[in-house]
Amino acid sequence: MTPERLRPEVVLSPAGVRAIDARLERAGLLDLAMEEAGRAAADAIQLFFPVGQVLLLAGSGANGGDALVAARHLHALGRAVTVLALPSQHPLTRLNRRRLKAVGVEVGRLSAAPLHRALRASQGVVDGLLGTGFRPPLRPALQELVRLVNASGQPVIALDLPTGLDAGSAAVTGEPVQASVTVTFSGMKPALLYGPAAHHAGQVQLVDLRLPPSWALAEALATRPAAAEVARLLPVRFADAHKGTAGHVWVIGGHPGTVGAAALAGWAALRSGAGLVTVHSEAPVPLVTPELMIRQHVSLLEALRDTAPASRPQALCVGMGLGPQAEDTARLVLAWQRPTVLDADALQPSLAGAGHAQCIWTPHPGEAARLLGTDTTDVTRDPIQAARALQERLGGVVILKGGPSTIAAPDGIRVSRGGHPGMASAGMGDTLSGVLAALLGQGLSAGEAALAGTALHARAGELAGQQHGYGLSATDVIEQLGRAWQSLVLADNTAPTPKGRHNSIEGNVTK
Ligand SMILES: NC(=O)C1=CN([C@@H]2O[C@H](COP(=O)(O)OP(=O)(O)OC[C@H]3O[C@@H](n4cnc5c(N)ncnc54)[C@H](O)[C@@H]3O)[C@@H](O)[C@H]2O)[C@H](O)CC1
Repeated sequence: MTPERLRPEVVLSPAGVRAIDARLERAGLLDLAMEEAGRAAADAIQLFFPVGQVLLLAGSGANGGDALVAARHLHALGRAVTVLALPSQHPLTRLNRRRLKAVGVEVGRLSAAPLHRALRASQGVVDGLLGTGFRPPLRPALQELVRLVNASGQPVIALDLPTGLDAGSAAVTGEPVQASVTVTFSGMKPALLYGPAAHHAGQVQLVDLRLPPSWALAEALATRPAAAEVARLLPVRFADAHKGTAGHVWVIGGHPGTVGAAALAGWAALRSGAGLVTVHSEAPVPLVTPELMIRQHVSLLEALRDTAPASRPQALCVGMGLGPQAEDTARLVLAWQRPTVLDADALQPSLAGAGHAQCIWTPHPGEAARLLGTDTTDVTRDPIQAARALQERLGGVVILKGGPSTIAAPDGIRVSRGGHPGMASAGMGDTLSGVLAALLGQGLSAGEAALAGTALHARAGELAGQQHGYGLSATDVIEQLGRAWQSLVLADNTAPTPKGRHNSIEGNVTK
């Protein structure tokens, strides 16, 4: 295991990076941090641009300093480098400019004409113009340089983040650098995780500078758990497990025209290990798999009101295609204080405050905007803040769905990993609800189920995506849930398997 895997990956705002830099400065370590960042950047450049002339562009701040350090390491490795820089303002950037000169590398003045010439003579560009110190909008002189870089068609490696992206925001103003690779330092930045900003970053490589882990954690907006961390949350069964111990899930959804939503949730719950699944609806829900139990009611609300506490299930999911009675239904089952997933039509602003510790709300950005009384662009500009606001308003745990999903729980925010762009299709949310309810029914807390469920769903999407590409459907994802579970478990090579238990939902074998 690499040392990085022992600590959670953090997501940092520009203010968080400034706070870390201030601590590094006080400890006399900022110079070493820049050296480490620049050296890691040089290693990445060697990997991605193994041959040819490299053009390094250095801005006036510490981001420019990283580029100058990288140039020195590349020169030491025998690479041909051209370095163009703006006047250095940061003391360490000035220092590294002197160090570069001292080893015989000339630094040219960066402006449009020399950039134009240098772009024609090089095979790859390193963008060290602006990092977390950027305040939008880009000043016109710098915007012109960025346009020249983009128009050159040269592959670009951005240091920390592409110039012109505001590290803390998913929104884009002006024309940022279009990178093919971004090497980012200390932690991920929201702009590298969420679109449309993230579309400019290309492949992102995180370099954990060797800081005390508590420094980065103290400033983290969110953490991003590794697949192995999530795998440890998946339920593990004893060999004598039976359907009664694997949880009974109720799916409450379906309305004429949208009955498939409830069926998908039920099927996904079965494929995620639920022992029994019953779909309750007033509409005729299709029996997509014979193991599903379907209960059609004349009045759903009356049937639920008449359910004695002893007959209530281990977990519920409510709202998928449920239609106009979703709000009353959700209110009724929330009062049961059972583990509950609320999705789609059950995501009503009037339910604010009705949540409890065992419930999970699963809005997409449009639903999140409605719940918050704002518009979708506000949500997508800052999904971490939106998820936090939703959790405070609704209670329980919130999964703000997207690529990536953002999970807000009372103990903090997590950003999920993985998934596939083909998952942007109908029924994926219903599928996730079923997965989550199954995990709740198998005894996971709301926070655990949210983390493990989003990971399982995302991994199943990746596997289905390998087969179906953008044409993948929710049923393809459901069919991959078993393999996804196995692949998550395999990712966790540190987990002990207790005697008499097995960490697979396939079979029932004593190890
Ligand atoms: N702990 C770490 O992660 C470390 C990161 N490092 C690198 O440091 C930069 C942040 O450096 P900073 O000096 O704070 O800011 P920048 O270099 O990004 O930019 C400052 C520079 O930019 C000018 N500027 C700001 N806004 C605009 C604008 N709209 N148009 C034009 N110019 C603008 C401003 O005037 C300043 O001159 C981080 O990204 C990492 O790359 C450290 O090297 C090590 C520790």
